[in-house]
Amino acid sequence: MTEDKEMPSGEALISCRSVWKLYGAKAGEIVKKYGQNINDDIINKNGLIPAARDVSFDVRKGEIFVIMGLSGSGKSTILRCMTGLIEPTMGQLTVSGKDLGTASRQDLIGMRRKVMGMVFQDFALLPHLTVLDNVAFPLKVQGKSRAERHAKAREMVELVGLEGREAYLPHELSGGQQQRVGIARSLTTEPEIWFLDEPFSALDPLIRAEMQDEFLRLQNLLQKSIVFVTHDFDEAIGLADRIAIMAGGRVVQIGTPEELITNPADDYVAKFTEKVPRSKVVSVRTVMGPVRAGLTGGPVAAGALVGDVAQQVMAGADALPVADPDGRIIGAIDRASVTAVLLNQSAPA
Ligand SMILES: Nc1ncnc2c1ncn2[C@@H]1O[C@H](COP(=O)(O)OP(=O)(O)OP(=O)(O)O)[C@@H](O)[C@H]1O
Repeated sequence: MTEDKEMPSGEALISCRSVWKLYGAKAGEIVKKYGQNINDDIINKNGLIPAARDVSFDVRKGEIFVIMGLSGSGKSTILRCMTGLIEPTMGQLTVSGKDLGTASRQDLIGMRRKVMGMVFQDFALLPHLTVLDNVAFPLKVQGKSRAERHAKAREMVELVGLEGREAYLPHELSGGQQQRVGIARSLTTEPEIWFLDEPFSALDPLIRAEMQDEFLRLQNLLQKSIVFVTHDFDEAIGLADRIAIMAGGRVVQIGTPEELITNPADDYVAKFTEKVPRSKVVSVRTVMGPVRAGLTGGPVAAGALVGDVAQQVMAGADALPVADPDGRIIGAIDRASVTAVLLNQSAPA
């Protein structure tokens, strides 16, 4: 995230309301009988598998919304419901103004081709096509001319830093490069919403970190609305504007990385957050004190991370002024609060 980035707070581009996905022979019959009054008892007695249970959230325009949870927690199920690949058993999903429950199959296919871009863990490249033709493929499906799709594909190949490799086949590329192709391909149609399902999980840690930086660079440039699925909490806090934590098909908590870490909803969430260095997620705004007389130096940005300004505060006077995005002085940050964050203690009340 960029320093002092303001949270997108506006319009919901995706709205997920009380979405359930139940597997099992009797799922349809049980849902007809009980509707939203279904409970664990009924689910267990009838041998149903609750892949998603009463999931509700909004994804806002321009945000990176990360769905995080352990294996089997329901992340892919919800993602597939949002992309219309599977149908929820109950609940309502609206994507870019369209109710997926009433959309025709043709509508859904059209949305996946034009409104949504998708990146998968296994890259899903076509092995016999060159980099350029892989990237151009969604435009071929849209019926665009060869000249038009190649021009756009070249632009995308350059965007992800693969110029010079247009004629390579997928097997001639490293894993990281293959995923760059996957990313370029998902962007050729200029989708409104970008879905990424564990896109970096198959990569080794160094390449993975590089790809995460690359992803943020692209997002700064393109400002997409993004749904990103991962089982890695560190990845989630590094990328997300907001995170939904899932367990057993339920959303346990939704919040900014800072909210989850400073105020976990339960022990399950706390367990993920306990090893995260607070200085990488706690903002100056959270730990600053009131404006006081005699402040000199700085100012530091209220939205900056404590870790990024620690050196400046430690080297300065006892306290530095804190400014909001308009440059107004709204508080002061002192060495004691910075030290507390660096030592991973809770923020002073
Ligand atoms: N077609 C299916 N039939 C029966 N059960 C299913 C089906 N698809 C998913 N499930 C079950 O639903 C639960 C959630 O699965 P889902 O794939 O959404 O989890 P996930 O969080 O994406 O896991 P992973 O990180 O391993 O991909 C799991 O218990 C899974 O076994």
